Amino acid sequence: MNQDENIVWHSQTVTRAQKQLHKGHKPVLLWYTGLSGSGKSTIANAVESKLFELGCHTYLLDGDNVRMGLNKGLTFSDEDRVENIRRISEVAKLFVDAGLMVSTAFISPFKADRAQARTIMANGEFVEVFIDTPLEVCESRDPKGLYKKARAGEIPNFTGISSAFDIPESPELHIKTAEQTIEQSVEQIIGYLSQAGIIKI
Ligand SMILES: Nc1ncnc2c1ncn2[C@@H]1O[C@H](COP(=O)(O)OS(=O)(=O)O)[C@@H](OP(=O)(O)O)[C@H]1O
Ligand SMILES: Nc1ncnc2c1ncn2[C@@H]1O[C@H](COP(=O)(O)OP(=O)(O)O)[C@@H](O)[C@H]1O
Repeated sequence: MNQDENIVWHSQTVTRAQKQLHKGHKPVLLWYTGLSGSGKSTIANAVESKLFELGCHTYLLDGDNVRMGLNKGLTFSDEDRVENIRRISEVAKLFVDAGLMVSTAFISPFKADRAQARTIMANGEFVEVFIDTPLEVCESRDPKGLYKKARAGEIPNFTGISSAFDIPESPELHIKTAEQTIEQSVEQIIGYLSQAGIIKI
């Protein structure tokens, strides 16, 4: 017997619209994607700080931290990366339902998983932010020394070296960190949110 047949969706008394009114901004999911060392975490933190200053209610789900808790035990096999992203997108959706401006900073290398995350969100609430940094730049930054280890064969399935990264085809935001400063990237993202009517500045 399929157990899902006995599970029924519960409607809630306090509506999404009521929660949104409390916040003074629209809920959104900023989905950062890019190679390790591309700048996802740096830019997501800087944007969150700016949004916080503006009085927005924010939450940031960041790579390594989530893998230490909710997704502890998941590896970097293709199968586990799919499950990693599925759980993250479901958790992000709950925070968005609560009216928050949520940011996720994960490599999220597979196009199909990013597309799936988009489908569970309402129209306009999924903003894909491609942190586009060439592999050689990420490798020269190597903030955690992981590329060095991956090149030495000490880390298997390393994104960009021995595991795939599907280039986003039509992200809402395309951030080229080798050509612009962190501050310029923050301005680009905040500018988009303002123009899209998600925040008022
Ligand atoms: N094999 C391999 N490939 C890529 N990255 C690796 C790997 N092993 C460990 N790390 C570290 O884990 C961080 C990426 O985790 P994510 O959860 O974002 O990856 S994924 O979305 O499931 O692909 C990534 O963090 P960021 O550098 O912040 O991207 C790395 O620090
Ligand atoms: N223009 C830039 N934009 C973003 N990060 C930059 C830039 N120039 C240098 N960096 C550095 O690159 C590194 C990116 O690391 P991180 O944010 O952890 O990347 P990721 O989360 O994608 O792994 C940081 O040390 C950051 O200071």
